[in-house]
Amino acid sequence: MAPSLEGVSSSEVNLEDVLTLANKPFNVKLNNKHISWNYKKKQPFSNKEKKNWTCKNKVPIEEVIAVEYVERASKQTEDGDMEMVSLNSSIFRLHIIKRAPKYVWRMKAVELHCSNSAQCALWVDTIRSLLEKYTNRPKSLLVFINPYGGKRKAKKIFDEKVAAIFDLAGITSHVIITERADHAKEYIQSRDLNRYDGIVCVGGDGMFAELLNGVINLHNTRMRVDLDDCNSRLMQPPMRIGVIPAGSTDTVAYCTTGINDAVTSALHIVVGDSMAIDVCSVRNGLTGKLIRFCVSMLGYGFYGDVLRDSENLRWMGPVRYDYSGFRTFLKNRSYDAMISYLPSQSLQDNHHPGLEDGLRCYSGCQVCKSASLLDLNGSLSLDPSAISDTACSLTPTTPELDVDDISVMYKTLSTSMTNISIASRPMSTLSGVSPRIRGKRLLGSLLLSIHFFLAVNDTACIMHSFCINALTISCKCSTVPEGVSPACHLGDGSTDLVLVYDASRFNYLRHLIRITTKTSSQFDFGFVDVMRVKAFKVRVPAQGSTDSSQVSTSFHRLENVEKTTPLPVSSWNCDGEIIEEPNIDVRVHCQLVKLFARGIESYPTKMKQCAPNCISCDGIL
Ligand SMILES: Nc1ncnc2c1ncn2[C@@H]1O[C@H](COP(=O)(O)OP(=O)(O)OP(=O)(O)O)[C@@H](O)[C@H]1O
Repeated sequence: MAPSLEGVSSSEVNLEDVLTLANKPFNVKLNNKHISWNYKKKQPFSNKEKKNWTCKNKVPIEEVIAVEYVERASKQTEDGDMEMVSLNSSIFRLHIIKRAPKYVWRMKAVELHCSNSAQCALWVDTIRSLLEKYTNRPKSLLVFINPYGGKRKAKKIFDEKVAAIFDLAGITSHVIITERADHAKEYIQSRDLNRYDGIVCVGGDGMFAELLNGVINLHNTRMRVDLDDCNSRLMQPPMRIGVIPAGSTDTVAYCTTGINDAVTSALHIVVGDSMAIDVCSVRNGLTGKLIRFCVSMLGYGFYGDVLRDSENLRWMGPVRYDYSGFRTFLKNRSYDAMISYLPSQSLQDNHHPGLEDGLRCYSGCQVCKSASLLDLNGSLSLDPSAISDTACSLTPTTPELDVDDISVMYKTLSTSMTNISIASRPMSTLSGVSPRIRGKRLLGSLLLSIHFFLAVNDTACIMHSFCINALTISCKCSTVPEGVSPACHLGDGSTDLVLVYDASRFNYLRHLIRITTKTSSQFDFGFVDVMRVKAFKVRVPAQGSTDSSQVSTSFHRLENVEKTTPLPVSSWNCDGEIIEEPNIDVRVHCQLVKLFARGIESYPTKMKQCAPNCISCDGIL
């Protein structure tokens, strides 16, 4: 049958033909959005064949990875030898995305036979022109491979699983094997990257953070944005970043694709997925200078100590985190800190990190969409004087305020701040103001008895566990399937601040167990508070001081309960990197960086999938 094309260049493509697939005639249709293939006759298959047929047979154009001619490259000569020949092909192969359970993506191939080479060429050209016109796919990528990340298999993963997919999709990649920490960041900041459509790292979260910092620094420096000025509005770099998971935790891959699977991530890159995620700027609280950007987790106390301990045990591989986690847990250190924060506006009724049925962030999330609109409107109406005028009346129900002049905001809010003891008043009862809280170092009598019971000979009895965690993404990983803050959003312009204070080992263990299992909420404890914030500040007593009032004159009214022992100071775990300065100012920048991802797709856990022996494609699940 002659092909019926109504103009590739016009807005509506419409191609329909009877082509052969697995020796059966199929009605194959192509338009701007989909390609589909269906049985030509009503019952062309035996019952056994039908059982093996579970393909949906309708694929969105953006999920066609590539289309290629199937060359008949050899032909038998008269003497019976095989001779290599070049023929005009009448067969083309469509490479498409197939979804497997647990958010895994795989490639499948469908081979369609045309009646002649002209018909085949028309199909191939039309599909290619649609891919060109309706997708935003990278053609050239800069790839950094960290040979020392995770189980040290990054190079192998790239060579064996990713390179072939990039080749098939026609992507050229310039590969650099990193030689030291910060190699990638320095490279990005010193080269002209205009010829690349994106930057990819093959490694873990630390490697991703390095790329992210390099890309934001480069773009904003070029745009003459003063990064050390906390009032600067940062610009979104045009470059998308991809991450092929090959690290120890791979939380960025988990949170943006649903799984840490190299092939899945490579496929998200080749189909040109794009989404923007929030980034936190972390500044030195004393000098105001930018320290670095953070995208996943910022943790003081427990997670800071785990990282510091695990850095010396890198030779152990990913298991070092479990080992150091256990050691740190046994130490059960407590730290003093004071926090002030700027609450985030509730974008929807159940937009709260502490709600079990809180809105989860999935691909196409409405909360993130509306946050980006609010952020855009905020930037249009930016007026620092307006901010200082309205800041005092800030409540969760007031219209969104732009926090570009965050210093003005804090200054104004300080008039209404209240010093509170977190043990005596749950944070959830506070609304509308930005309170300072302080870990109470004296235990209640009940907690004391539990401590005594658990740690019989620990005479010091300093087992207060006070940690501050800020989760800008949910921080899922293989051991924390739901994430440290399960309802966290990728692009809502806020971070989930989790405060754990005065917890005994027993209680902290209960909290940790709930984080790693799906039983019940890890926030549902009296010693845990969680809030969604746009910015926060942390101040700690000077190291070695015995008086926490030295932190700031404005905090002088806080009581110091242990004046005889020097107050210990922890460090920050910022995306797996140590920040020594404990006094920091953190601010969330809504959707600052674009990734080759679409967010976790929401589909039934028991999905119908293509059988391995599917006859409409060569199943390779
Ligand atoms: N060649 C290298 N030698 C030593 N360190 C490197 C090298 N290349 C990169 N790095 C550094 O290694 C750090 C950790 O790497 P990466 O994040 O890939 O692995 P990981 O820490 O095992 O995984 P995760 O961060 O997911 O837990 C990064 O911060 C990066 O700066």
